[in-house]
Amino acid sequence: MTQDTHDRLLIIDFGSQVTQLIARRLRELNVYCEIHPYQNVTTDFVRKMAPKAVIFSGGPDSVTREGSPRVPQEIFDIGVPILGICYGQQVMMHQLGGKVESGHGTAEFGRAFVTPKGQLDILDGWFTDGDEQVWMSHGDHVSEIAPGFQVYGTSPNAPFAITADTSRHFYAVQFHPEVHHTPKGAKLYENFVKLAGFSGDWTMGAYREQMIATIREQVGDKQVICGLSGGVDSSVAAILIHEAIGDQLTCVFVDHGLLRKNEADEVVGMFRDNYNIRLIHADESDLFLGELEGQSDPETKRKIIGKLFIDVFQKHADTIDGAEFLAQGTLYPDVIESVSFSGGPSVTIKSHHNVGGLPEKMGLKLVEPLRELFKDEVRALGRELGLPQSFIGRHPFPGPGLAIRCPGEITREKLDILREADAIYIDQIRKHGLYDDIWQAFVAILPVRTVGVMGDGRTYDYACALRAVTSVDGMTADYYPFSHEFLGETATRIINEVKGINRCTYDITSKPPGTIEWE
Ligand SMILES: Nc1ncnc2c1ncn2[C@@H]1O[C@H](COP(=O)(O)OP(=O)(O)OP(=O)(O)O)[C@@H](O)[C@H]1O
Ligand SMILES: O=c1[nH]c(=O)c2[nH+]cn([C@@H]3O[C@H](COP(=O)(O)O)[C@@H](O)[C@H]3O)c2[nH]1
Ligand SMILES: NC(=O)CC[C@H](N)C(=O)O
Ligand SMILES: [Mg+2]
Repeated sequence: MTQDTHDRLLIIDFGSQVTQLIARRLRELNVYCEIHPYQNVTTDFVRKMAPKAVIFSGGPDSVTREGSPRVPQEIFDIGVPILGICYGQQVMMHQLGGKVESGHGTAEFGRAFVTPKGQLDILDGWFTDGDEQVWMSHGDHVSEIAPGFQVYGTSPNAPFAITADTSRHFYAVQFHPEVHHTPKGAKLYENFVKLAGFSGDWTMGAYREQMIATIREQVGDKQVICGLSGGVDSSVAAILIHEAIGDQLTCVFVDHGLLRKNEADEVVGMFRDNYNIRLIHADESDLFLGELEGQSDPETKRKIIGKLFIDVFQKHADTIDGAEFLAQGTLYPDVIESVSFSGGPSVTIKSHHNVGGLPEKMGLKLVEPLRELFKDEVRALGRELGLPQSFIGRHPFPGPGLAIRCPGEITREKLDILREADAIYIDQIRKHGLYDDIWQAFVAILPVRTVGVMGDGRTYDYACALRAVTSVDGMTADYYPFSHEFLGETATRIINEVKGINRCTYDITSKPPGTIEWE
């Protein structure tokens, strides 16, 4: 999807779990970049794309293994700056005449400290207070640097932690500058793109224009059904697609019986009041709750919901002449947690209903204009599109809804209890002015009854857990530090006002090791 008007950077993906973070760091610098799996990067491809700089990502393979991934040798002759990271460093050294070895006790995982060895342009702003913390994750190591290269930084287990051939503007580092735990990593990217001559011309405005063109090209004169939940992602997707193809769009809001209190009315009302887009309100709660009856395994529940969503979309598509496409507000974290990206090594954590939970065979083709964005970028795009703050500021709500906040078997009784408790919790958060400080907050009803005493009588009711987290992109999260007063007041309200709950706990697990949802 190469576009012509912006400076371009090519990221060659060797399958690292954090390749997308490289793109993120670059987008923060308003640099346009594209990630392409190494298999697709031929000399011809590079010539056509004409990138102004190239980055080689990390990856799980070992350069020492015969048949392991390589870059086309000609890439070193096109005369643009190249940055190699971890596997990317190793492949660069190997292909340019250096040596990489496995083993010998030189593995490093996690925090490491690099000591400088001389001045280097991409390290401008580094080492101001001595050694610099970086994040390492490697078993192999470079044992001999390629001709023309020099060492600019060492760590205890990586004598070649930072290497460069400044005359050709080739840089190769063993650590991962894209992750949070390399605190000066963003600065390294900034220096790199500056010396490569990027003007920082890539903005959400530019993304919007590019996506509109892409959607028009993909859809042609066909019709599109868009799964609209009222969440930030699908709202932004719908508005963007509407801008691209106008009347060829029909939104379908599915009430699967797993929504929060009053949600269906609010979403449909909010959308109809603000936008002139065709919207179908599909009440399918009997279908979903019927199929979920008796199911307690989280992945099974997710897959059932994913399939039913598609069945419902298909049913409505069948009533519209020329409806060939299904649009969804899928984001990059949905993808990375569900499936392995471009042949990479990422493990399936949970099958997000809109990606890993999709049925294998589908009649509709997907339109997913946000598939490579993170949540905060989608919010920025939403602002760019002029969406009201009431859409943009909403906490995320997962497609499977209350199903994954009701661990184990779902019953209508539990869902009703959960809806009431959740409404009180969110009301408390709003009343205390905390809604916008929190990334996401909800109640989970636990599959356990506990004994209580209320009004001198014995109770034997459900326990619930309150969850509230801070996060930037949903990939990592921390629990929100409520005051004890807030927690006490909220627990009292829930237990007093909701029949069926007699115990309330606060979940203080971060992500990782927990996930945000309970299933
Ligand atoms: N109730 C629903 N009706 C129709 N489509 C839905 C529904 N719930 C989810 N979807 C589809 O699945 C996609 C993924 O859901 P997800 O919850 O991640 O995104 P969202 O609801 O758009 O935004 P948010 O993350 O803010 O909740 C949505 O973008 C939408 O296309
Ligand atoms: O649309 C969705 N379909 C899903 O199947 C799904 N599972 C989790 N989530 C949301 O994703 C973010 C990260 O969630 P986890 O830490 O629980 O994986 C959080 O914001 C979750 O609410 C989902 N969203
Ligand atoms: N994170 C990486 O890129 C690892 C590179 C290579 N697989 C190693 O273990 O050294
Ligand atoms: Mg949602």
